[in-house]
Amino acid sequence: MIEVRGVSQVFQTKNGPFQALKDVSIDIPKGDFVAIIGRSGAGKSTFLRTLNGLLIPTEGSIKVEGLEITRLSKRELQKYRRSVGFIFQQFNLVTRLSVLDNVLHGRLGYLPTWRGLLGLYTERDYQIARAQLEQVDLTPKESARVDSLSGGQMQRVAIARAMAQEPRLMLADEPAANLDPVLSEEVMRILKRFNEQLGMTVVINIHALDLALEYARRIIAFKKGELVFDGTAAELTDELVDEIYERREMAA
Ligand SMILES: Nc1ncnc2c1ncn2[C@@H]1O[C@H](COP(=O)(O)OP(=O)(O)OP(=O)(O)O)[C@@H](O)[C@H]1O
Repeated sequence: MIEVRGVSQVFQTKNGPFQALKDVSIDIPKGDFVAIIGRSGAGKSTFLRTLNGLLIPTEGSIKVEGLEITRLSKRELQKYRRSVGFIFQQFNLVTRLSVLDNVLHGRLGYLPTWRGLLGLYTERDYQIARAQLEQVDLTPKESARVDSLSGGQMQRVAIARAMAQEPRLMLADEPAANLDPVLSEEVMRILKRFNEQLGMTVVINIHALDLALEYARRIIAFKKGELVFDGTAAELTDELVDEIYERREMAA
């Protein structure tokens, strides 16, 4: 489904060019559940941003279901991004609006701008939004303002909003980082359920190694912008983890 070939990303900084991704190549088949691990600054978020077209890499190509997303016009890119769900660490909800309104925002990419601005959603949009709220057990909270919810509930609203996009790909950048361990597990369980029941491809950045090992089918690791591991949880030995997180070097 996703073919990444020779992707590099160089940022221009005040200290000169900085290479955040170095010649990354990987295939992610449809229905995979990939967790990206690595130290802070290793390039995980940069990689995710290239997958959803927020960032066009300085080199290399990315194809998603045959569509070369690194060469799209602005309009085509907008259409592509509509088909990719993105879950953020800080939830990125409009907190003064209701739960349902936020989930409906997942449908905005399908509406002409003027209808979106006026909130003129179709009956089908409402049906989809409500079905997704049910999936994350938030039907009773439909009319509640988001700022009255707990963090775990907010992240579930964000997941429902992303699912309302009917995405072909779900990306998540540290979706559990602001949640306690119990709620973190809940978010991972929901993503796993979508992955297993709907065959949804999930790619997620995650600092909590235990959650990555427990929930993902495949782990990939970045170190200083390079892809240094690609395998299953069972293949990720303690030695490899030490190397990825540079633990020995830090202790020395
Ligand atoms: N727009 C930018 N301009 C300059 N440098 C950037 C930019 N975006 C990211 N970087 C740098 O690229 C490197 C990789 O950043 P990235 O956010 O991908 O790391 P990460 O592995 O996701 O880290 P974390 O786990 O802390 O989120 C970092 O050194 C960061 O400072």
